[in-house]
Amino acid sequence: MNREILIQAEHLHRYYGPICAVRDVSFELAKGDVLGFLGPNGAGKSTTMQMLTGTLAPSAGTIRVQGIDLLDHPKRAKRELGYLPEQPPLYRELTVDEYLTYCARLRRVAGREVRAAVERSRSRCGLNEVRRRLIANLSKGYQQRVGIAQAILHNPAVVILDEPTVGLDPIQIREIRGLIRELGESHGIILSTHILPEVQGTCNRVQIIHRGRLVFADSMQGLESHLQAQACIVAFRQPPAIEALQQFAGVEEVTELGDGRFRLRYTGDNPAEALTERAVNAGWGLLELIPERRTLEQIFVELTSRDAAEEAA
Ligand SMILES: Nc1ncnc2c1ncn2[C@@H]1O[C@H](COP(=O)(O)OP(=O)(O)OP(=O)(O)O)[C@@H](O)[C@H]1O
Repeated sequence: MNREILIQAEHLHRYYGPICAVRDVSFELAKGDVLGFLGPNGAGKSTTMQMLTGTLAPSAGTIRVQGIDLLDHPKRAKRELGYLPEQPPLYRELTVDEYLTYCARLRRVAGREVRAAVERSRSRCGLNEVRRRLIANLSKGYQQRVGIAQAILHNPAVVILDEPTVGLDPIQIREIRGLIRELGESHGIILSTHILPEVQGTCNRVQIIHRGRLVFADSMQGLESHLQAQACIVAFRQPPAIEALQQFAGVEEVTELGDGRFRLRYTGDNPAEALTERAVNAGWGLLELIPERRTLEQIFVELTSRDAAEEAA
C-alpha cells in the first residue's frame, strides 16, 4: 500500500541555552494517520509541536511538509498545516462566524472562497447552531470546536492539536475525540497529550517522548501487543492443587488469589487451550479465563523509568 507522507521530521534537535529539550527526533506522518504524541510534563512535546508548526526553529534537523522544507519555504509549507495550541487563540468578543471569517483572511483564503471555507469547517465541527453566538458565551467544549474549526479552515493536509480535551467534561471529551477520528480520515493528525486513554481511543499510531528523546514509536496494534501481558487469571468451582496448574507447558509461576482463582504467568504459547481441555476433562468447573493486560500507564512508567536509569548509568 502506498502511504502518502505528509510530514517528514529528521534528526530534530532543540537547545535552550545548554538544555537539550529535543534530541534527535525523527518520524513520519502519513495521510490517514492519527499520531498520538505522548510524554510527561517537560518531555519536549510542546517544543516539538512548535517546531513542526514553524513557530520555533530547530537547532538542527529538517522538517518537510508534503515534501516542502519548512525552514526554506515556511509560507508554502505552513499552508498545509493547521494548529490548535493548548490555549486556543479565540477572540471571545466575536461571534463564531465573525471569528472564522477573520481567521480565513489571516490564512489568506481567497476572498470569494471565504464563505464556503467558513461554512465547511463550521459544519464539520458541528457549529452551525451556534454560528451567531458570541464565543465568550459558548461552553468550553464548543469553544474547543471553534479552535479546531480555525485549524482546518484552509483545508490543510496536517492538523496539529495540542492537548485538545484538557478541561472538558466527559461528554465533551467523547465528542471532540469523535471529531478528531473523523478528521483523521481526510487529514494527517498529530495529537499531543499526556492523557493515555485519549491515545487508545483516538489514535492509530503512538510515539512516546521522554527527556527529549523518542523512547517508543509503533502502531496501535504494536502497542496492543505490548499491552498483552504473558499472564491470565483463571477461576474454578472445584480448584485443583496448585501443582496441577504448574505442570502446563510454558507456565512459569502460579499465584493463588483465593476463592478458587489463580494467576498464571507463562512464556511462549498461551496455555489457555490446554488448560480449558484439562479443566473440562477433570471436572474442575472452569468459571473464568481472562487474559491479563498491562495498562498503557504501566508501559509508560516502564519506558520512562528505564530511560532514566540508562541515562543515570
Ligand atoms: N523557552 C524556554 N527556555 C528554556 N527552557 C525551556 C523553554 N521552553 C521549554 N524549556 C524546557 O525544555 C524542556 C521541554 O519543554 P516542553 O515545554 O517542550 O515540554 P512538554 O513535554 O511540552 O511539557 P508540558 O506537558 O509540561 O507542556 C523542559 O525542560 C522545559 O523546561
